[in-house]
Amino acid sequence: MTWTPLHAQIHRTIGDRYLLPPKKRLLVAVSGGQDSLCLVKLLLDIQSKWQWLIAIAHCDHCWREDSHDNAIHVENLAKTWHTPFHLETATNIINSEATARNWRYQALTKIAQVNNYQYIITGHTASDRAETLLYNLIRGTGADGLQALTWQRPLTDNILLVRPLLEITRSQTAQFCQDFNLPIWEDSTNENLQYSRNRIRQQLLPYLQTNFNPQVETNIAQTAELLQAEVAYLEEIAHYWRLESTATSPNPDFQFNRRILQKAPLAIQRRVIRQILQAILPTSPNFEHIEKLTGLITAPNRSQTDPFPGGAIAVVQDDWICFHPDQKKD
Ligand SMILES: Nc1ncnc2c1ncn2[C@@H]1O[C@H](COP(=O)(O)OP(=O)(O)OP(=O)(O)O)[C@@H](O)[C@H]1O
Repeated sequence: MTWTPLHAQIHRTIGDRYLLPPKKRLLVAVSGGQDSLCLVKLLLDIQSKWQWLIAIAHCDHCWREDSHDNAIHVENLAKTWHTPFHLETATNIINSEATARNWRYQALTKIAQVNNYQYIITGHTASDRAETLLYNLIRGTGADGLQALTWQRPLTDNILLVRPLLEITRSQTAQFCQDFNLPIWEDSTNENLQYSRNRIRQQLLPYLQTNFNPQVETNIAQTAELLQAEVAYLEEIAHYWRLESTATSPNPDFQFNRRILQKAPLAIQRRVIRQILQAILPTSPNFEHIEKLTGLITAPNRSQTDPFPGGAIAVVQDDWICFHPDQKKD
């Protein structure tokens, strides 16, 4: 086996960041594209050092003419590498990137649950991170959207999604595949410029590289890394304030003390409010929802909001902000 600087880097990253413990069963999500091929080759090459048991999973979305051939291609690679292979094939029609992604994570989780894998590994790179940050920035987001792709994310209580390639760029994975003659399956939908993701990848980032900074991808990915630590810290502080504000509440899910929150900085107030709304609303709270409820922290007694999604309204009752589910404003 040839040991390259990329092998050394991934081995070090996994150790330094405690991403994957030794002796675990790992399920590597392989699309057949350059990133996940690079990922699985690197992990297979270092697996003996970590005593992992590695399997490959592929999800066939059935949304391209060559989807089935793509799945067989990955299956054949798994055979060549003497690695267990798991396939999930979509039965319902998948017609958008978001539906595809949701179904894929469900499919991977199901394979992991049935076959007892606690870790699902994907080939997201620093380039994906830069794209995600730009994509979210353009759509409008707080720091949480800009932290773009974390190293680890729980999918269930005992299954963790891990992304070990977040410091490696797409040009590095392409070079690696070329060096090792890995047969990349080209995804034709990546060429479709109707998707804003693809325009960011193929037009915006190259423009920024040529006209602003050749290192723009890595630099934006590093910004995401810095923000990730800051977001984690702020979320922890906000959690503490949320507990404080509900500590003496007769109904902690629906009633919290605004006098306590008045002492918190605005950034923390907004985060506490978002945490509260996330627990109450049927959909993710947006900017307006958070601002509306944050406004009640300093509003006069008996102020109230318009209904939130699901119909609940919030009312100020002296020191408290109380949620009344399914009620319309008078
Ligand atoms: N069909 C597939 N089967 C198995 N794994 C896949 C498949 N498609 C993508 N993946 C995994 O997901 C990683 C990211 O893929 P890609 O960037 O195409 O998806 P994405 O939709 O942008 O991802 P996400 O929304 O999860 O950030 C790949 O490196 C691979 O590990």
